[in-house]
Amino acid sequence: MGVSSPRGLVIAIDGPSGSGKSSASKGVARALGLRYLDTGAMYRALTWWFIAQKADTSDEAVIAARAAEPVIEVSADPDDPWTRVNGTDVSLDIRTVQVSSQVSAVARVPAVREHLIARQRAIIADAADGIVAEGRDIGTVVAPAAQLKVFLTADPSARARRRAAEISADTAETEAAQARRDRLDAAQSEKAADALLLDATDLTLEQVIDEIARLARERSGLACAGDKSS
Ligand SMILES: Nc1ncnc2c1ncn2[C@@H]1O[C@H](COP(=O)(O)OP(=O)(O)O)[C@@H](O)[C@H]1O
Ligand SMILES: Nc1ccn([C@H]2C[C@H](O)[C@@H](COP(=O)(O)OP(=O)(O)O)O2)c(=O)n1
Repeated sequence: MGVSSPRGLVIAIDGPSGSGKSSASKGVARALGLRYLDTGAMYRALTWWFIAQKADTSDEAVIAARAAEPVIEVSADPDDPWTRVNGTDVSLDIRTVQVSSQVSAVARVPAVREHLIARQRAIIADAADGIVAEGRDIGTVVAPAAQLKVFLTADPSARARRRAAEISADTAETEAAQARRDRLDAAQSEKAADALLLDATDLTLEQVIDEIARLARERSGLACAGDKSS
């Protein structure tokens, strides 16, 4: 898999579940006039499709053989994010507990990663004015040449509390599911050596967005096309 050379600014935001990647990435993309890529939504969409096909998501051979079958599309507009599988909008369906509990098993299959990472690199290369891409391996694998890499974290209890509030779930159950997913995702969730560690435990979402946008402006020498902040 070759690494494309995007013309615009590429910001990589990685980190564990519930650390605020999606919210922060959309906010930064809006603030700087950049596109947005939610790579987790692509792994979730593929998992949703396998479940709909009644496939056994723990069967690595089946998952590898059929990984490229469905057409998965994601919006790159931070104001209108959606996910489609074979033309059907699955934006809400991919957020269920059923998908969340099986997505790590699908995402760890090498053929799945190879297929989706190629798609992610193409989307990033297409974003002429720049893009904020978020996931687990953006800074290390998908876009190692990104001009700014942030590894966003927060205490497990803060992450679980925020996620539970978002989906109206029990905090203890959410934290247990989160710990399981942290463990299963660990192999592809490493912080890039040149990523900045940002701990959002005691920061508001607005503070996180402001800090990443500030770092991006600093890195790009205020060269962001379409910067909406001034
Ligand atoms: N710094 C923060 N302070 C308070 N709540 C936050 C913060 N960052 C994110 N959130 C909330 O936490 C939840 C999870 O955030 P999300 O962006 O979906 O995380 P991730 O993409 O890393 O899983 C959302 O409801 C979001 O609004
Ligand atoms: N670049 C990525 C993004 C997500 N994944 C996997 C690991 C995660 O458990 C699932 C879902 O990712 P997603 O970012 O939607 O999960 P959270 O919103 O952080 O809970 O996909 C991955 O392996 N690599």
